Amino acid sequence: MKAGIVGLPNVGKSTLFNCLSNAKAQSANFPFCTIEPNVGVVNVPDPRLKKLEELVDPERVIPATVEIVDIAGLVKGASKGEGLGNQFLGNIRETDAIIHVLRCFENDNIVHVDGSVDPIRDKETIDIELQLKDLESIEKKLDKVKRAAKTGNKEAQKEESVLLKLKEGLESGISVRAIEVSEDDRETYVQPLQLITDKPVLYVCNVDEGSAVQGNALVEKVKENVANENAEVITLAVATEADIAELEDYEEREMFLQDMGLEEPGSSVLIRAAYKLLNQQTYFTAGKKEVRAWTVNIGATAPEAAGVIHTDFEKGFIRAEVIKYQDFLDYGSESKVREAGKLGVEGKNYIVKDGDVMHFLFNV
Ligand SMILES: Nc1ncnc2c1ncn2[C@@H]1O[C@H](COP(=O)(O)OP(=O)(O)OP(=O)(O)O)[C@@H](O)[C@H]1O
Repeated sequence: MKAGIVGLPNVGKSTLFNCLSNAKAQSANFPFCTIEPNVGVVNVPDPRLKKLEELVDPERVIPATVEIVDIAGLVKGASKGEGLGNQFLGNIRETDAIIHVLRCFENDNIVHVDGSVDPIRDKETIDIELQLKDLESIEKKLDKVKRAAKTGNKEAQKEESVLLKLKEGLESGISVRAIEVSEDDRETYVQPLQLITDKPVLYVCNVDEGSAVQGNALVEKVKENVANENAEVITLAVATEADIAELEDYEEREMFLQDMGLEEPGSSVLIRAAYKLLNQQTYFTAGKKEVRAWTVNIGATAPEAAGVIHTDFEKGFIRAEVIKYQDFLDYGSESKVREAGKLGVEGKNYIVKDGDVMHFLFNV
């Protein structure tokens, strides 16, 4: 699963990517410095892992991860191939969710491609390019479907009506995710198209250091503007976060954060939000050898969860022993949970819950 960072040139994407990932992207006060898309794998910060570590005292701890892709500056006209438009849009198509960075900081030394700081205009510029690209995909599809619909094919006629609805919405500037389509139609006709504006989105308002906690007037504008999108908005002082991420010393970092009035780095908040955006949840395995967080889709069954570890676990699944995270904490160990009769024995229809501590029994 991966999330792509998008935004206009020079709004702070590479700086954000840098502080999220160990893979260093280039960052400079110059539009188009990110030519190749950069991919980084980021640990998902989870305080529950620390607690489990304290209780189990394992040899190693392995957190869940999310893949982040830094997608270089989209510009006006990208859908028509401006800048490196088409290449960027292709990269976005391969992601599962979008992190949209909006410049909400004033700084005369940092060039804005459109001459002034205006996150609402910037958002629209990007949205329009993405919508135009989707429109292109829909028109291509419509061409084919129309022909079949004309022959009286009922299925094709239904598909045509859904596609026309999407086309109409996009033409009036609405992203696919916000166009009303029934759950069934969405699954049958919309999802296979992998449209860019159908991907879940998270907005990151990039602010100056002083606005990291309270935000500023530009952030308020963004929040107002996206209120009907059901999307999360996060305020982050990206440049400061990058400085903090570079500090080697843990205590120094903590002090820096305290000075800013933050309890934890904003990047941690962002990674968790991205993880949630990807419709993911975590279950744990906790043994002496390792305590580990595993990622599964929300709604996954026990065998599917087992399959994340190894396909054999899924194929030969017999049952799962499940301990609620809170029970593990309250009783302090697997054996105590077992003694207390709190260990659940679950079959293949069990739906995994976030935070379950699981042990799978299987034969191969
Ligand atoms: N919150 C902020 N306050 C002040 N300066 C910032 C902030 N965030 C980023 N910058 C600065 O803005 C400049 C552009 O940032 P960056 O290179 O990350 O942009 P970008 O969106 O990746 O651009 P491109 O798409 O052209 O690669 C850098 O000099 C960076 O340090």
